[in-house]
Amino acid sequence: MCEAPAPREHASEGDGGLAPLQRRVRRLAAEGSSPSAELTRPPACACLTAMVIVVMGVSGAGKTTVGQRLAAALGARFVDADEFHTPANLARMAAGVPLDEADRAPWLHALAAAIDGWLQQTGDVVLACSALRASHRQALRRHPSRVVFAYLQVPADVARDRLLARRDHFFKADMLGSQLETLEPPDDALTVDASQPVDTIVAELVAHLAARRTT
Ligand SMILES: Nc1ncnc2c1ncn2[C@@H]1O[C@H](COP(=O)(O)OP(=O)(O)OP(=O)(O)O)[C@@H](O)[C@H]1O
Ligand SMILES: O=C(O)[C@H](O)[C@@H](O)[C@H](O)[C@H](O)CO
Repeated sequence: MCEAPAPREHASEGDGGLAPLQRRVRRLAAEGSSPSAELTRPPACACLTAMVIVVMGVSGAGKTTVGQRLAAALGARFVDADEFHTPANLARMAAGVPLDEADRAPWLHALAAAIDGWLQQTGDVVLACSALRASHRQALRRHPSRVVFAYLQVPADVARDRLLARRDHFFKADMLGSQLETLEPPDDALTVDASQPVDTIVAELVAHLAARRTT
């Protein structure tokens, strides 16, 4: 049986959501561990059917919100890819500097290693991860059919309004432009209109995934 995910630390008032993530990443580094090592557990059994569902899209698309709800609906574990960023990357984004491809390389590497581990387990994982470029998705597609991308397609103005209204998160609305410039929309992902209510999005994704499993 798979272990339940470690609860995500909650942001305290006014810290922009960055401090808990930074603390967690630093603690793991001091212990000689890494987020990927912590989140990757040994194989539970030989029946390797676990799926990794990557909920992707620009900031404000709703990856975390939808991902958590989708994981609950599927009885899967939820993981936020932000936990795999280096402290330097988190600090950069918190200072309003978008990541470049060199910044993303170690992050994608750690995520790919974690996905390899999850694919050796029995339980499904829902990963909230921007995965903006085709090359990012290629790095994460560690199995041709058991890694599935669910693209939350959202109009820029909807994402911007959500980010402006969001409190206590290190990633601010003024970086949405760079996300939109970086985005290479996938043509092979389950795609949903992310401007819909969360319940509707989750129901659509559950139906898509169920149909996929039976075909
Ligand atoms: N379908 C939705 N309808 C209305 N509000 C939503 C919806 N999805 C997300 N939100 C709200 O929009 C804000 C951004 O959502 P969320 O943090 O899940 O986005 P994200 O894609 O994970 O962003 P980031 O990449 O910056 O972490 C949150 O305040 C959330 O409550
Ligand atoms: O590829 C990237 O630029 C990053 O992953 C960002 O997307 C942030 O981490 C995320 O949006 C904040 O949660």
